[in-house]
Parts: sequence; C-alpha cells; structure tokens
Amino acid sequence: MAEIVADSAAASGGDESTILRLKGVTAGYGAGLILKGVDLTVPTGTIVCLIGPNGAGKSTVLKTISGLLRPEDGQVLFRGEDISRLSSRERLDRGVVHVPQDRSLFPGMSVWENVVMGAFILKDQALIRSRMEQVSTLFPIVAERKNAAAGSLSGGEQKQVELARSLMLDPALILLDEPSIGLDPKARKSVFESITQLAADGRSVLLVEQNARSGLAVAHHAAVLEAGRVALTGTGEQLLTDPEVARLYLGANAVAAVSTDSPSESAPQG
Ligand SMILES: Nc1ncnc2c1ncn2[C@@H]1O[C@H](COP(=O)(O)OP(=O)(O)OP(=O)(O)O)[C@@H](O)[C@H]1O
Repeated sequence: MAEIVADSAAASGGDESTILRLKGVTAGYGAGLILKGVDLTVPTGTIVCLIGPNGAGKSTVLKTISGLLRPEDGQVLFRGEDISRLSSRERLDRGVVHVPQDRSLFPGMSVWENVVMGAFILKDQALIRSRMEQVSTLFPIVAERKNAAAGSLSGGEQKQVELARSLMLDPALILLDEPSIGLDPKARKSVFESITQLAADGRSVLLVEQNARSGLAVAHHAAVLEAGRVALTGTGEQLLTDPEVARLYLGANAVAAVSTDSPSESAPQG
C-alpha cells in the first residue's frame, strides 16, 4: 500500500505538541515478533485511530504503551520521556490509562463502586468525590444508575461506565481498544460522541477500531497497521477517502458513501 502522507501526525512535532511517540517499537509474546518496528505519533489533544486487519498487532501496540507488554526494542516516548521500561503503575501515575477491549467492569458491583475503583491509587477522599462529580456530569449514567449492578446494564451503558472509570485519574492519554465492539448503532454513536468529547476537553486518545469508518470519522489522524508495521498514515479524512483503505477496511462501495457518512455503520474487515 502506498503512503499518501509521510506522517501527518509527526509533522506536528515538538515536545509539548506531541504527547506520545513510538519509535521503532518491536514486541511479541515469546516466539517471534508481532510488532516489527512501529513508528506512531499522537499529537497532544487529538484522536488518533489505528485500523488494520485482525491480528495485525493493534491491541499489542496499546499494550506496549500501557505497560502490559514490554517492547523488546524501540522507544515509547510519553511527553518526551522514554517510558518503555516503566511498570504499568508508573505509566498510570504519568497519566496513561488503557481501556481494554473486553468488558472489564465487575458485574456484581454497583456502577458507582466500579467507577470509584478507577481512583484506586488516590488517597485524597475529597479529590475522589470531586472526580466522581466530574465524571457523573460527563457520563450521567454514573449517577442515574449508581446503585445498579454493573452487569445489569446494556453493553453500551457498560462502555460508558468504563469510560467514566478511566477518567478518575484525570488521564492525559487514553488508550481505547475497540470501544464500539458488540454495540448496537445507537450505543455506538453515543460512544463515538463521548470520545470526541474527551478530545474536546483536551485529552489525547489513541483509538483502535474494527469499525474503521466510524473510527476514522472522529479521528484527527489515523494509521493503518499491517503485519506489525505502520503501512499508511494520514488525517482521518484522508484515510476515509483513500480508495485502497475503503476497499480493504470500509467495505464494498464505501468510497461513494464516505462523504456523507454518520458514525454508525459497521465495516467488514479485509
Ligand atoms: N497474550 C498473547 N499471547 C500470545 N500471542 C498473542 C497474545 N495476544 C495476542 N497474541 C497474538 O498477537 C497477534 C496480534 O494480536 P493483536 O490482538 O495485537 O492484534 P489486533 O490487530 O488487535 O487484532 P484483532 O483486531 O483481532 O483484535 C495475533 O497473532 C495474536 O494471536
């Protein structure tokens, strides 16, 4: 696949304008490498969407950033600091949170208890209370369903609660792994609106999405990961209107449809 833009995100360069940069990251799970030299940039306050085929290593990229997996080589620079050898906790302390793909709420605990757990490293009760108020304003379901068992909520509602919980440490960078997976169109739309709001509030988001069309539609920048390498980068709009991306990741006849698209349609994978 030809590269249409050298690296539109990297072009916004300097330390303050770049919250995250991956340089030549290689990583794997033992036998063989999954990531084979990933270069990726997240400009501060933007949404970057990573798309690509199943098994390309998208979730693995997020794990190397949050510390679930240590890169074998390369650098993960967060605000200019190489965090690639730090523990997950140390990365959390610096403001990096990871919302995994699988449902991660404790189903038997209340919505409120689940969200409070997002502040597990904080001791200051007044700060925790004020954060609860803030996230309840952003995600009204936290207050509306506060005493409901998290497991009794719909998939879309649970994702909203997971997003609320991820904000309890006031993170600067949120890693979102397929937040729309398994959701109906209405819930999906709501999740993408929330993601847009996170960036509007000044947070940076690295989003992995199978639902490429919706992910690209909300993204300022985007990258295609293929077989452990970044094959293409551009703005969300550029990738959304790229014929080859459309053919591989947006489904048949997508090129004609993308210009007026709303973030609600699912996309088959190439
Ligand atoms: N814990 C693990 N142990 C061993 N191999 C793993 C592990 N997690 C992922 N893999 C392998 O690493 C490769 C990349 O997986 P990854 O989940 O990063 O891909 P992905 O691009 O996110 O794909 P998908 O869209 O299917 O989630 C796959 O071949 C997968 O089987």
